Amino acid sequence: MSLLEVKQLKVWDSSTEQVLVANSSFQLAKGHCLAIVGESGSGKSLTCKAIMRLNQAKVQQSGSIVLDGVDLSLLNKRAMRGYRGKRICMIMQNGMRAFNPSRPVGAYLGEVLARHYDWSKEEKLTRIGAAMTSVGLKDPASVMRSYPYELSGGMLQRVMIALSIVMEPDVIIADEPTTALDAVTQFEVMEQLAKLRNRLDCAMIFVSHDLHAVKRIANDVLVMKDGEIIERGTAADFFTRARHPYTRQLITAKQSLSRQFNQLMGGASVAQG
Ligand SMILES: Nc1ncnc2c1ncn2[C@@H]1O[C@H](COP(=O)(O)OP(=O)(O)OP(=O)(O)O)[C@@H](O)[C@H]1O
Repeated sequence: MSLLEVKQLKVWDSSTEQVLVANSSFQLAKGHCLAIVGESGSGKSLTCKAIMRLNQAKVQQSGSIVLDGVDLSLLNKRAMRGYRGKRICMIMQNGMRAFNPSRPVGAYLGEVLARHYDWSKEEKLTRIGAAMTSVGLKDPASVMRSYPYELSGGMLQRVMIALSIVMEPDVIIADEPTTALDAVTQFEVMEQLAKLRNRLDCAMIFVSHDLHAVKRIANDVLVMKDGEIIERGTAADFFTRARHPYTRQLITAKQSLSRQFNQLMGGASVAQG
């Protein structure tokens, strides 16, 4: 049975009436990871933000978003805040934008946790500190004292993953969580995301341009183009039996990039990813 069911989601810019996501329907089963891939501007982020109901006011949406039997699109703002962060967490592309720039990281995390739990300050610190250590942040106290601009992109992504560990959501939406990172940090953050899934057994929507990462973590894949879902299926089918020419082009482009990279690195073998 699906945990999250998005039905006939339409997203449009009310100032221009331009339709940005046409008519998306998809499901996410408990414990599964659904990857959303597609070129820039195809509507991946707007889809994720529509689920969280976090799009700007001028960006409107219709359709239903049913999480565990509750249609999130019918909730009032207060009730939605109870779901956001607790039942659905979002790990964003740019850690710097996800945090309040004028507050130390620890103060911001404390406020988020206070919205959902009545833990004492000590309990919050203990839980978030343990989660930070588990994702490889060696000095949680110093991280919590820091302002977002004092931490690297990789550290901020780890802080968001640590917050998800404490929140134990049903669904994690990771919107290009590694795009802004260097290759080594991308790898490390992907490892932490994979561990997070195993640890929480939560469902995940994983938006990425990185098809290696998709192969590593996703069970199912949706391909978006110009605001529409043009292909869907299991990850295995996506890599071996894609039907749409655009999907095949995405996969071929990735293989060709891998080949060029290997040649540049002087490797004789060709990674087909
Ligand atoms: N706030 C907004 N108002 C109007 N149009 C928007 C808004 N945000 C995004 N769009 C437009 O909607 C389309 C889809 O944007 P979206 O951010 O969902 O793309 P994306 O697939 O996530 O791209 P990327 O991979 O670059 O993040 C784009 O044409 C974009 O210009």
